[in-house]
Amino acid sequence: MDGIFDVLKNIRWHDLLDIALVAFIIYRIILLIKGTRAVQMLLGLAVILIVYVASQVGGLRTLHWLLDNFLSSIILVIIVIFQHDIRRALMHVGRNPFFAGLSYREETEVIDELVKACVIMANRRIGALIVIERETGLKDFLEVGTEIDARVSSDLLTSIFLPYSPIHDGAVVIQQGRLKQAGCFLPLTQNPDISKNLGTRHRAAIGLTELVDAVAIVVSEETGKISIVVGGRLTRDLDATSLKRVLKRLLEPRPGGRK
Ligand SMILES: Nc1ncnc2c1ncn2[C@@H]1O[C@H](COP(=O)(O)OP(=O)(O)OP(=O)(O)O)[C@@H](O)[C@H]1O
Repeated sequence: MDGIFDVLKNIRWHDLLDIALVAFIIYRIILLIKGTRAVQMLLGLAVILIVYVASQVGGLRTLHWLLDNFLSSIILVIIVIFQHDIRRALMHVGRNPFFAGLSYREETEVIDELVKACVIMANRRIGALIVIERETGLKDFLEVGTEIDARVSSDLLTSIFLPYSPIHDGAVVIQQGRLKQAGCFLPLTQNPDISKNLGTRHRAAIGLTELVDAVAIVVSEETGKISIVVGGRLTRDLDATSLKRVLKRLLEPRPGGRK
């Protein structure tokens, strides 16, 4: 007990700051990887650590030597395993908010037009993939199709995705509230756990959002269902009301905000 009091007595304010910073970093890391495959990998590493300690206690020298060598390069292993998550975290530094420079009315209009377009396309069984950039720039992750730079309107979105439109294949990209590109090809997910029933349109939406914080909306040509994908997670079968609610939450329009 005295030992604890001695330690507490000798704590300086730098130590408290140190502990608070480390706690904050750990908290942010947990938030970042929560619900992703990184959690399973972290559990795998924890099991290896337990076996390592057990091998030392149990005197299993060869196993201990093997794990000792593996764990001595653990920093490299962590960087390789979590490269996507680390990249995502670092890219948050370069902020590029979706609605920068738009008034609240304009923000709401963009969401209304998106929802209207998705409902029209869903009813007509027109397949669509719409990517909305948030803080992380998408330049490095897409194969650019056709530059557009137009106001987001349901008519324009619907006509882009009509099957005979020359740019209906691929994704439309919305940046800072404007429709910037169409016909973009996105990286497909490599996640083996994704349902076999999901085709490449859905896989592209999942693949891109695993790498960046963008929001992807998918309208299925086959089923007419609307899905939203964020952080590699797909929420299916949204109606107009729930799509609008989710988009508002993810894109955060603020009443009485800018302008
Ligand atoms: N890498 C990609 N990036 C962007 N769009 C893609 C990509 N791969 C395929 N697509 C789009 O998906 C369309 C094919 O969709 P597919 O039927 O394979 O997927 P799906 O997920 O089953 O969608 P749906 O339910 O609409 O049929 C292509 O015509 C193309 O427009």
